[in-house]
Formats: sequence, C-alpha cells, structure tokens
Amino acid sequence: MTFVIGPVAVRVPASSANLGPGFDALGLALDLHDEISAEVVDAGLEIRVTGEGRDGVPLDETHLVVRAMHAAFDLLGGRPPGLRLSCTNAIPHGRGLGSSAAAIVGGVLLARALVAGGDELLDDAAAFQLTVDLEGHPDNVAAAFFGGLTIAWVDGAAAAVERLDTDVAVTVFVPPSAVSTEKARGLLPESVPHRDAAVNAGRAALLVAALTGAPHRLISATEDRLHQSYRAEAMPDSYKLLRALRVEGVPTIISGAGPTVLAFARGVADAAPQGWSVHELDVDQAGAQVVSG
Ligand SMILES: Nc1ncnc2c1ncn2[C@@H]1O[C@H](COP(=O)(O)OP(=O)(O)OP(=O)(O)O)[C@@H](O)[C@H]1O
Ligand SMILES: N[C@@H](CCO)C(=O)O
Repeated sequence: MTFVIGPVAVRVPASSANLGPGFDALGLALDLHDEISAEVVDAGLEIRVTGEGRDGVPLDETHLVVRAMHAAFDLLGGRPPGLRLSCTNAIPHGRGLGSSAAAIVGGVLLARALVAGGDELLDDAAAFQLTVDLEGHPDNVAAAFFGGLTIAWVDGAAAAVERLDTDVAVTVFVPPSAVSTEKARGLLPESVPHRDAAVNAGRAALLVAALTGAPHRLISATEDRLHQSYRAEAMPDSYKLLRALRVEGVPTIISGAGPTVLAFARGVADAAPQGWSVHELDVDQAGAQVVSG
C-alpha cells in the first residue's frame, strides 16, 4: 500500500443521540464542528490540540483520533512510519454532543484519505462499521458520519443506518461540567417495565414523523421512559431544566448521555442556568467531510 503524505483535513459535526425515546438508535447531526488535519511524517507522533479538550486529552497513542486512525490503518493494510495531527475542537467533551463519535469518525476518514485508493479499500459501509465497533453503539457515529437525522441499528454485529432529511432548529444548553457516557450508561437498569418499553416504541416512531413533517407532535414525540429519569441523579440540574421547559410546552430532551439539554425550539436561551453556555444550532446536512487532501 502507498501512503498519501498529506496533509488531509476532515470536518466532523457534533451530534445529539437518543433525542428522547430513540435510545441508542436516533441521531441528529448539528452545525458545530471539529476540524482535524493529519499528515504522514518519517517517524513519531506529534499532536496539537486547540479548543475543547486541549487541557484534558492525552497527546500520545491513546488519543482517541489516533486510536481510530490506527484501527483504520490496520484494516487498510498497515500503519505509516509517523503521524502529525492538528485538532481544532469546537465540540465540548463529555457533554452529550458526540465528541467521541466525532473523534472516531474523523480519525477513520483521515486514515482512509491518507492511503492511496483508500476509498476502495475501505468503503463507506466498512468505515461506518469500524466507527460503530470503536464507539460501541451506533447512534452518534451514524449522525456524525452521514449528517441529518439518522436511525441506526446493529443486526448481530453488522451496523446499518437510514438517513433522513430534517431542518429542525434546536437550542442546546451545555453545563460547565462533564458526565462521561460510561458513567451515564452505568446508571441504566438491566430491565424496564413492559409498559415503559411500549411507550418508547410508540414515541420513537412518532418522533421520526415529527422531525420529518409533523413538528406539532414534537412534545408527545420526545417523551422518554428508558433512560433520562434513571440518569437524573448524575445530572440533577439538567433534569430540572428539562422538566421546566417541558412544563412550558417546549419539546426538550437530554442530549445523548447528557448532561446537555436540547430543546427543539428557538427563543428559549433565557432559560439557561448561570454558568451554562447556550448554542442555537441548525442541523448539519452534510455529515463528515474530507475538506482537503
Ligand atoms: N476530539 C477528541 N480528541 C481526543 N479525545 C476525545 C475527543 N473527543 C472526545 N474524546 C474522548 O472522549 C471522551 C468523551 O467521550 P464521552 O463518550 O464520555 O462523551 P461525548 O462523546 O462527548 O458525549 P455523548 O457520547 O454522550 O454524546 C473525552 O473525555 C475524551 O477522552
Ligand atoms: N445512546 C448513547 C449516547 C451517548 O453516547 C447513550 O445514551 O448512552
């Protein structure tokens, strides 16, 4: 195999998973992006990070983008002698906005772009499968990879995705501290009452309709009984804001594993607790894009 020296760059969107009832299935790509560039060098590993995570992420082979790149290089046929990486991050870490998915999707697409003929050696289906294997569940990586509204699932071990168009406008309320996905998943029960599962199945179906043409259904469609209340103890202020907005009739959910709160509305920024940041965002329609090479 032959490496492209580069640099190559990729732009990857943030994503909100679950969207209320669609646990581990629904994803929405958001107009907030990380940009990562990479080039092949003679030896070693050099990582430069600006923006989100600059004081927290490791600058060695355990860096998530590097781990994803190495996994992709291994599938493509071999690793380059050395790598130089530059990350400009806008997606906050550990907040439920798909930072890990963006890092994984970005890393896989960068590695593919750094190999001559990479697109044929690792097509989109195989690249998507790798991102799901690395992330462990498909919802965020599906939206980050393909943009728009995504329904993703895993059949046996095989990941699949259906992408839909939506132009819903959202407001995200981002608290100052993180809750890791690992911790939030640890709060979920092994089993749930049948009636709760039934409510979620109906609302998840309704949510797809609401986001693709029936927005007046959003308040009913965003009800969840499978994860948000179980995780409230790890993010009490987020849960309080969620309840307050919903009581006002604003369709609101916990984004991904939290603690970010997402409202399918504009003009609600004033509801933000002190110290939180607020972003009014549109849907990213393009998904991850290799922007130079
Ligand atoms: N751009 C990045 N570069 C390096 N590491 C990253 C990057 N983004 C995320 N990570 C790693 O992933 C961790 C955050 O992943 P986690 O799954 O807990 O949260 P999230 O992906 O932001 O939220 P969610 O999965 O709920 O949307 C960070 O603490 C960091 O270790
Ligand atoms: N579906 C995932 C999204 C976070 O990665 C969860 O809620 O745990």
